[in-house]
Amino acid sequence: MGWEERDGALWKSFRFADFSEAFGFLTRVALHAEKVDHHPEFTSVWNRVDFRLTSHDADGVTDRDHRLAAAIDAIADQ
Ligand SMILES: C[C@H](O)[C@H](O)[C@H]1CNC2=NC(N)=NC(=O)C2=N1
Repeated sequence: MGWEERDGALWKSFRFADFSEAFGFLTRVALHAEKVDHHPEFTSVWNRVDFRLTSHDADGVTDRDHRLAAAIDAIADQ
């Protein structure tokens, strides 16, 4: 896992070999997010992707964020 819960959100950074790897990972995360209708906030800088997961409707962390965090970890491990 390695997700940090603070300020009403789950946070984690991922690093990849290069921008192409990072963007491919983000694309797979985006397809998953559309499927489950729960979407991450993220910033990306070259080979790094930083996520912030929160449920806007609940104004905080819910099971949907924990499930999305687990799914993002699984995609990163593929
Ligand atoms: C209408 C739709 O179900 C909502 O807007 C969904 C879409 N994706 C979402 N993503 C996140 N992270 N939080 C939400 O509350 C949320 N709501």
